[in-house]
Order: sequence, then structure tokens, then C-alpha cells
Amino acid sequence: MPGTGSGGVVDGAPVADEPRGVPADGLSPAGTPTPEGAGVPLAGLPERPWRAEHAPSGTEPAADAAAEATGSDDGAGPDGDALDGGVGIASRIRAVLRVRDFRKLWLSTALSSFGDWLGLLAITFTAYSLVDGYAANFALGGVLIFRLLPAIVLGPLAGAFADRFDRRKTMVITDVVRFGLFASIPLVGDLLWLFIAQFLIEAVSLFWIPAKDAAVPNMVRKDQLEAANQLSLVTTYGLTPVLAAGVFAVLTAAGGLGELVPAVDEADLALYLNALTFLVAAVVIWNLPSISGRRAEGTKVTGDGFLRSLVKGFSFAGHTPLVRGLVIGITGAFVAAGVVIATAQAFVMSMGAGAAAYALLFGAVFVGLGLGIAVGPGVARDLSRERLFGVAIVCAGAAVGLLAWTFTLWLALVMVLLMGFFAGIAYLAGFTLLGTEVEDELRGRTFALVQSLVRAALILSLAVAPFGVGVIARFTVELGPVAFTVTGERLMLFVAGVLAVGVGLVAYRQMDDGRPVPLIADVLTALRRDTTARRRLAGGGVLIAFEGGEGAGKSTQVRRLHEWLTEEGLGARTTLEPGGTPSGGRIRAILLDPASSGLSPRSEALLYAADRAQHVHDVLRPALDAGEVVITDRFVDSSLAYQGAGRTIPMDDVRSISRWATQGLQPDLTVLLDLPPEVGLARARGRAAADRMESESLEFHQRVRQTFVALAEAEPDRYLVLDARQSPDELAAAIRRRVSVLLEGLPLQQPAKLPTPRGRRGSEHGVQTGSTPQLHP
Ligand SMILES: Nc1ncnc2c1ncn2[C@@H]1O[C@H](COP(=O)(O)OP(=O)(O)O)[C@@H](O)[C@H]1O
Ligand SMILES: Cc1cn([C@H]2C[C@H](O)[C@@H](COP(=O)(O)OP(=O)(O)O)O2)c(=O)[nH]c1=O
Repeated sequence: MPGTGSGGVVDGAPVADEPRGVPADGLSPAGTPTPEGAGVPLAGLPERPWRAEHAPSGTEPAADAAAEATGSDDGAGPDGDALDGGVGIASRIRAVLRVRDFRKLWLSTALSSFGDWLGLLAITFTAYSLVDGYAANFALGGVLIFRLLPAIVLGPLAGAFADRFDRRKTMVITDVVRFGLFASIPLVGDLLWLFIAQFLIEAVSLFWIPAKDAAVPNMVRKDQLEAANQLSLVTTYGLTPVLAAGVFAVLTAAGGLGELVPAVDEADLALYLNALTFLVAAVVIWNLPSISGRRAEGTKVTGDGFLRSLVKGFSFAGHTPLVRGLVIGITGAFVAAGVVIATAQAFVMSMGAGAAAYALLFGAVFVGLGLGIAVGPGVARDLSRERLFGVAIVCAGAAVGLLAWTFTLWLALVMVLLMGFFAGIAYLAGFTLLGTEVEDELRGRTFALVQSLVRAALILSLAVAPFGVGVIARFTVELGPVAFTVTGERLMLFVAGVLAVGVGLVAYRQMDDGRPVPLIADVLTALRRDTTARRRLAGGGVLIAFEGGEGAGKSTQVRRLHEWLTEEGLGARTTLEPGGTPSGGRIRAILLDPASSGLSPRSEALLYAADRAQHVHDVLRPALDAGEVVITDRFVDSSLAYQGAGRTIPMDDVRSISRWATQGLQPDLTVLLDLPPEVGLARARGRAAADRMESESLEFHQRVRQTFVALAEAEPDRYLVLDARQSPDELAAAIRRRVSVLLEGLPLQQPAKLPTPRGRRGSEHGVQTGSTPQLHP
């Protein structure tokens, strides 16, 4: 496929519930915060006065080495931008670009990708001009077929190769070879060699892509991978093709550069430029040792025999509905894409437009793709990716179907833009799902299968579509008084659109997660970003967390809220961390006992996480699934604040163990009772003897407070921040007001006696009992 300059970061799945595998070479990902910056990758945290004075107790020397190896620029480690969902795409991308080695790799791949698109345009132009008449319909298709063919055979091999050899050398060698091959096309100057060179270039690129994809996870932090993925895809399919189309249009328009450099034909010039970009990339990559990681040259990978593992991969894909849906959807979409590519020139001609319009439409596809990839995850924030994927393919198909009936350039541009937009969303959703839903050990083969099928699909449609165009030619349809002319390319386009709509529907039905939620409601609440409504749709309850330092008044307010909800006839379940379950109680005893003074920060963090995992499993999940209101005294934020900022364990580590423990459960509302630690500690000491945490220094508690505030600032919609120096009555009233808005109209359940944990989504809990009683805050 085009864009050999860069593939997406295929395992750059977004932050998932499961922990992502440690990079194959065992290196910590880059940007593991350096000791100095440990524990503070928080967006908007005002300042870190403790950074200088505090010797970190929870960091390891290896983090240093990893950060050094991958060249994190700012000595403080990646600061900011790590909060999921709370930070815009722009700042997440800025953060990932701050990692020096990733930035260099990205720049060099962007350059190659630009060169590659320019080369593709030049080659198709050259091929088009080397043949004429009917055969010209095959020019573009022929070029692409030769590009795609190798993947079917070599795709799986190349993946294995990337795991066995030094990635940096693989990349440098393949770049140098591609330089030579591209430069040879204008030098040799005949069509057969052009096809052969294409074949070889693609074959070589197949080795480059997995090497690069395997390298990126070693360069950026785990939570930065989605941003890295988006950046790579937007660059390859959004920015560089548009830039290349523009440059090519300028080069060819009215002789363009041809007159500046009389000896060189402009298509040749584009090819030489392209060749040069690969040479530059080779030099850049040669100077990035972090790409190799610690992998020693020639390290052997053990495992199943090649054939056996391939068969296992196929049978997995065939027997898992989600993967089957993905494979059908992606393959079908690419058949349609192939038809669009193959008919594009004839379509442009039929509108009476010329090469400039072709370049414009070509550019528009990629503007659309880029937009879809860039804003897709933001727009569809919690719409299930399973649904999003099918819906986006249906929409892209509809755009293609409409394109077939479009006779003006600007309308065609709109349709093409929409097609690209939805295709981009589907592409990112599909790859994200493959990354998150397919187990690590099967993921490589699944990707290889998809990539090979995609290429086979493109080849098929590129080969067949021109015949269709030629055979159907044109005929006139009379519908009563209106008569219009149908041409082969338009009919083919329409068929492609219908096909895409069809596979989108099939994919949707295969992958639907079986929730009793109408699609439309699902889409609308996702667009409103209304997580509570979404949980309600799925039959879930409401989770309210109270956070704050020692003596902030959490227990008092939890009790008051519970009393009020009970008076109002709703009821709620109150619970706490640590110690919300019987085993949690024993963990709590260890944690708070001043005699546990030797507890290391890591074991402390794991004990809190263990307590939380049990709490979620035994109490929170079942109660929420049953549709109850659950109020918890402390939740994940406490670990981020106390173990992250307090103990200076890298915030990402705390975040990922918490996410693992909770399987991603988030409160619908977090009430933060904010208080200067002196005041809170004085209150708490009036209450009982200081426990192990309360005995920590004032500075420790100041860091804790700042982190709570920063977390709340990053997600203002999900937090209610209150000055806890107010009276208990004032606080209770403010909390009631907010909670009554939160619960308005929800079909909630009275808390039941919690039985043993149950299945998902409350299916055993029977029908919901209508909406919330009127609340009186
Ligand atoms: N708003 C308030 N103003 C003053 N004192 C309070 C307030 N809320 C609670 N207290 C008192 O402070 C102490 C700690 O309150 P508590 O609710 O146990 O806090 P936490 O659970 O956050 O540690 C208790 O003695 C309580 O009576
Ligand atoms: C839940 C949680 C609590 N803690 C600490 C905060 C508290 O000092 C202690 C829990 O005690 P808790 O009974 O909640 O204390 P308080 O009533 O004073 O808020 O454990 C963590 O360090 N990490 C966590 O994840």
C-alpha cells in the first residue's frame, strides 16, 4: 500500500485496562520519569517545590538509563499531559514530541513518507504517460499491484525478522536500498523496471515497518503510545500526502520546475527527491542507537514452528467474532478503497476536470483521513470502539455511494473528504481494537493476517475495477421524464459504496457487544460525553468518591450524604479504602500500623492496589452493576496523591497498577475536600493517635494536597472541589446540590444485601425500578 514511509504504531494501543507488555528487550519505556521528576507527570501541577529537596525513595537506577538511552529531552522527564482523557490531543502530542529520539525518528519518517507520496504520484504519472488509451486505466492499478504483491508472501516473514535482528541496522539497510531503487527508476526509464522496482521497494519496506513499529514503544512512555500512533498515522496519511500532492501540482503545473532545470523531467525530479529522503532517513536512524534497544544482534526467538503459528493465527481470527468482524470490515473497506483508487482518474475525466482536480481530490482524501484519525478518539470518547468501527465504515461507504452521483467538483470534494474522515476513524478504531483486544502473543500474527488481506483486497479490486469500467463503458438510464448517463466508473463507485455499507453492517453485527442499548442513544451520549448516562444505558449505578487529605472531613460528609439519600428514599451504599472488604481490612491493618515502618514504597503501593482490587471485585462492581449509588471514602486518586506524589513513585506506575486493579473503573463524581494539611492533621490528631501515614512530614502532605488539586483541575467536569474549612453543614449542602444534579432521572436501585459477586451488567438483577425519586438538596 502507499505510504511505505511509515506504518502506524500498531501496538500503540491506547491505554487499555490490561497492562501493556514490557517491551521485548526489557527496556523500560523512554520517559520513565527520571528521579528528579519522579511522580509528577501531572497536567497543570503548578510547581514542584519538593523536587530539589526530596531524595526519591521509589525510583530505580534503571529508569535513569532508560531515559538517557532514549534521550528524553527535558531533564525533568516528561512533564504533564499524562492524564487520560483530561488533556487535549495537542498537548499529548507536544509531550510525545518532547522525547528527542522519537521526535527525530518521526521527522525522518515524515520526510520519507513525503518523498514516498511524491514518488507515488510521479510513478503513476510516469506510468500513465508511458501507456495510452484503454490500458491507461491499468497504469495506476498496475503500479499499486506491484507494490502490494510482496506483502502477501513476505508480510508474516518480515514481522519475525524484525524480532530477530538489530532493528536499527534493518532500518538503515532498507532505507539505503530504497534510495537506490527509487533513484534507479528514472535512470533506467522503462515500464517493466518501474514495476520490478516497485515490487522490490515494497518488499524492502515490509521489513522496515515492523522494525520501526517495534522501536517506538521503547522510545515513549506507555501512556504516550496512542498519541504517538495518532501522530504517525496523521503524518503518513494526512499531512505528507497533502504536502506531496501540493508539491507535485506545483512541479507539473505549466511546466513548473521543468523550465528551471531543463535537463530533468519533473516526474524524474520527484523521484530523485524521493530517493534522497530515504538517504536522509538512513543517516538519521544510524544516529539513533536507542532504536536497537538492548537487543543483541542475532538473538534467537523461540516458539512454535512458523507454519504452526500461522495456522494458529488464522484459526484464532476465524473463531473470534470480534476479530472476524474486524477482518471482514477492514478487508471490505479496502476492496472499496481499491475501486475508488482505480476509478479516480476516469471519474475526474467524466466531470470534465483535469489533472489539477485529480490532485485536489487526492489531497482531500487524505485531509479527511487525517482529520478522522486526529479527532476520532476525541469525538467518540467512550462510544465502544466495536460499534464505532462498523458505524464509521457504513458512513464511509455511504459517502462513496453518494460520490458516484456527484457531478460538480466541490460536491465531490465534500464526499471525498467525508469518506476519508470516516475511513480514518474506522482505521484507527480497527487498529486500536486489534491492539487492545487481541492478546499479545497472537497480535503479531493477527496484524500480519490483516495486512496481507488488505493488500490482497486492494490487488483484487485494482485489477478488476478497470475491467468493469471498460466493459460497462456508458449507457443511458431513463427514469420517466429524467434520463441520465451511467458510466462504468460511476457504477463501479456506487457498487463499492454499497459494498462498504454492507461490510460495515456485517462488522457491526459481528462485533456488537450485545448491550441492550440502542445505537443512536449510545452515539448521542458519547457525543455529550455523559459517562453517567452511558452507564445508565448499560444498566449501571453511580459511583461517587470522596478524596482529600487527613482530617478533611471525608468520613463526616460520606455519612451526611448517605443520610440524606436515605431520607430522600433512595439509599446508597457507603464503603471505604483501604479496608472495604474483610481481606482489605487485614491489608489496612498492615498499612496503617506504625509498626510497619519498614514497608517499602513499592510494596505499600501494591498493598493499596491489592485492597482496591478486592474492593472493586467484591463491592463496587457488583453494586454498580445492580444499579446502586455507591459512595466510597477514598479511591484511585489517593494512591496517585500518596504513593505517587507523596512517596514519589512514578505517577504512571501508580496509574497503571491502579487501572489494572480497578479494571478501569472511574468515579462518576469525585468530591475533593481541599484543606491545608496543617489544619487537617490537627483535626485528625484530635481524633486518634497518628497512624503511619499521618506521621509523615508536612511536606509529604503538601505534595499530596497539590496532586489532588491538579487531578481535579485536569478533569473539572468530574470533580467537585470544596474548601473543607467551611462548616460541615455548608459542605453537605454543596455536595447535595451537586449529587442531586448527578442523579437526576436515573433509574437507580436500592442497595441490596450484597451477595457473592455476580455476572456483568446486572442481567441477573431484573428490571430497573423506574427513575430516581425527586431529590431535595
Ligand atoms: N467541616 C469541618 N470543620 C471542622 N471540623 C470538621 C469538619 N468536618 C469534620 N470535622 C472534624 O474533623 C475530624 C476529622 O473528620 P473526618 O470526617 O473523620 O475526616 P477524614 O475522614 O477526612 O479523615 C473529626 O473530628 C470531625 O469531627
Ligand atoms: C486509599 C489510599 C489511602 N492512603 C492513605 C491515606 C490515609 O492516610 C490512609 C487511609 O486512612 P483513612 O482511614 O482513609 O484516613 P483518614 O480518615 O485520615 O482519611 O491511607 C494511601 O496512601 N493510598 C491509598 O490509595
